[in-house]
Amino acid sequence: MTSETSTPVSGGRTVAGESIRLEGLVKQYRGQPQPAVKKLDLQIDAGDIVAFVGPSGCGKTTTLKMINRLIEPSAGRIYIGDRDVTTENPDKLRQSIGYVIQSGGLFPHWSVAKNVGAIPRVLGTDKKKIAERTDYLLDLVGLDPEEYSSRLPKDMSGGQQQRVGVARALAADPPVLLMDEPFSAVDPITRVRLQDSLIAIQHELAKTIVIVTHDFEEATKLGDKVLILSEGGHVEQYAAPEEILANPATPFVEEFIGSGATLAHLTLSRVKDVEHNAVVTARVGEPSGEVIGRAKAAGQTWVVVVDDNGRPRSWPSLDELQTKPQVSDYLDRRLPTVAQSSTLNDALDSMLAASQGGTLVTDGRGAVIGALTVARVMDVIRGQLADARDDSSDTYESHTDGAKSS
Ligand SMILES: Nc1ncnc2c1ncn2[C@@H]1O[C@H](COP(=O)(O)OP(=O)(O)OP(=O)(O)O)[C@@H](O)[C@H]1O
Repeated sequence: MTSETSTPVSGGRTVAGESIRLEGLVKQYRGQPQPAVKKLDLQIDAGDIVAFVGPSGCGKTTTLKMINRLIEPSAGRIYIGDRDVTTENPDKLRQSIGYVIQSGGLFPHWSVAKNVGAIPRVLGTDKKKIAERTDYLLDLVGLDPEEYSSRLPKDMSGGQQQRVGVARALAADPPVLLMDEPFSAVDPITRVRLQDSLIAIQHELAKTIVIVTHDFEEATKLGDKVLILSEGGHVEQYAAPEEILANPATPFVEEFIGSGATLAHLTLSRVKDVEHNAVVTARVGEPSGEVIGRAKAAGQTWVVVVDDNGRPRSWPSLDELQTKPQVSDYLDRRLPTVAQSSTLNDALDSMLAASQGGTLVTDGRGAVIGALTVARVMDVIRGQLADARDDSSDTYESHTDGAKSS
């Protein structure tokens, strides 16, 4: 079970996910005057992340829960791949669809490993395979299996519990993952890390992921496509984030994304698009003199101490290193880090939260690959604002041209 089931698709990418098709989907709750979802048609391509956004009560969660039939549709059909699952046994259906909810939804008296292995156990998978799969998934979501397998959820942070929730949802290797406001109950910095983990996981597994969020910025960051709904599950726009920002389809969308649409473009700029500074790394126990020599040769005034997996633990200055004969084992819990998939906004947030003028950049598994300074980010933002101003004056000119010719 450690290998992923996968179907090659066009474009050279191997996708393990399956498409989702909703046809004429309706939900009329009993006793309600209007249907919560009036008649929804939607095609979600295999391997995409699609984010549902819209004002409270527009039918996001109802729609999501109809996909795994936690809520039964009043009318319409649901297809996963070519399978019509509208009348399939709902328990069987839910075993093939991962589901993550806001607060993790872990069984509190079960260890992490027991929580992650819950569905494979029901499916009769053998113990050794479950253990291997659990280790693989914990590592994938950024938790060291040795440290966390036997922990109880109450002895973990909200963000860590949510990582276990994602590992559990992936345990039976489902082609589809549904997530209902999965990151809304954690602090902003943890949320950014969880979002980046999800992007890295998706990069590795290529599932089809549907995520409900009330945060448009989160939707644009995570979604290959964003579905903007208004009351009654009405589709206002379903498109790539760039397209929504550039061409809001309706006045509703324009109002929903707000007047900060130009600034919202900044949330589309990723750390990976900006050149990083190189860093010098050191291991715990290395002679400080050697590390200092290496750093000086590279023109650095500080180094990053990393663990065996290259994940950063601290970033002492050369002066600090000088005080001990060997590099000491200290874990700086406030170390600012961002992933390559993080937005420039995320990068600024992480620097501000740590009161630092820079942040470390990590790869999909959390290993440090460079550093980004506030000056570099500000340069990029300044450039983008200047471009945006040029664009808006172009638009203004074309409007006035149009007025002259009419
Ligand atoms: N079990 C229910 N019985 C009756 N009405 C319901 C039920 N669940 C939801 N509704 C109603 O259906 C509509 C859509 O609700 P839904 O929870 O899908 O919206 P949402 O967009 O996810 O909202 P939020 O962002 O607030 O979570 C709302 O008017 C809600 O009051």
